[in-house]
Amino acid sequence: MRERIEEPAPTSSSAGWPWPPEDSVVVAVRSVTKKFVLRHTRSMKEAFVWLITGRRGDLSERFKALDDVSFDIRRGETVALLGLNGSGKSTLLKLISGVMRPDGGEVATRGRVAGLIEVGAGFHPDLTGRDNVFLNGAILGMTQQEIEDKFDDIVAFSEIEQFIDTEVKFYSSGMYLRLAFSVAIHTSPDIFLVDEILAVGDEPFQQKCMAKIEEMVGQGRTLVVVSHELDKVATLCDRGILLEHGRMVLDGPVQDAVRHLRGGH
Ligand SMILES: Nc1ncnc2c1ncn2[C@@H]1O[C@H](COP(=O)(O)OP(=O)(O)OP(=O)(O)O)[C@@H](O)[C@H]1O
Repeated sequence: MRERIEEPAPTSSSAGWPWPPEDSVVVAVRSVTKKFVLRHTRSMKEAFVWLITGRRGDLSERFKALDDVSFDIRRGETVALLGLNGSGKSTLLKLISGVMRPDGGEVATRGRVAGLIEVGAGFHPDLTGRDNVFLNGAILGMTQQEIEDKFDDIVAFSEIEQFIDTEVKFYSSGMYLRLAFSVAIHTSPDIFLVDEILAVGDEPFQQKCMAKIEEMVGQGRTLVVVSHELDKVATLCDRGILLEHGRMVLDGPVQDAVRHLRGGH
């Protein structure tokens, strides 16, 4: 969770945008760029020449996983981040969650953010499921008392009671997902982020998660989803943001984004 900015100082990267955003905006992504290093294998000779010529230039090449992406999400919106493999969806979701920072631009959120981004993220492998509920709950902004009050419900939703005192390094990816999803929903997030990882759950659990997500949407919470299951996201979300090679190429009704992605334009 992040109770992030209420009023960040305007920066050059947000110039031209009204800032801070109005109250109904719960996610603001403004001129965001994220670069990663492309790793190449260099020969000893290349490295030697680079060294003796005074380390001029860069041995590694950087590429933009996200390039000047801007949009606002309002309270209660259901948004799908769509795009082909490597288009930058998960990176964008990580920036919104706060586990990663942009190299340029601004990302701001209003309210409690929780969700499932990577299986096992926020869990300590050597601790038991029980200890991880407390650890993860605290990371997501719950008080000790809140976690104690919700502990039984968290475990019951995950259906892994039997293994709650087992170290999570022995969990299967589906078991991780069950516990992580259960903790996340019990934090009552204002903004719920879900990456593809629901896919590791078995079908009954996936259906239970979907029902829970729909219930949260019904309560007016904001949802941002990354998925390749286009039919599923088209049912769940109203709005689609389509990325191509890190650039936003469409922001509109989810059906339009899905059609575009499927090549229908
Ligand atoms: N930590 C990282 N270090 C280096 N490169 C990264 C890192 N994270 C992502 N990338 C690269 O950034 C690009 C975008 O990755 P990202 O995972 O955001 O794409 P995606 O749209 O979610 O893809 P997919 O649909 O395959 O999950 C890819 O080229 C990926 O290799």
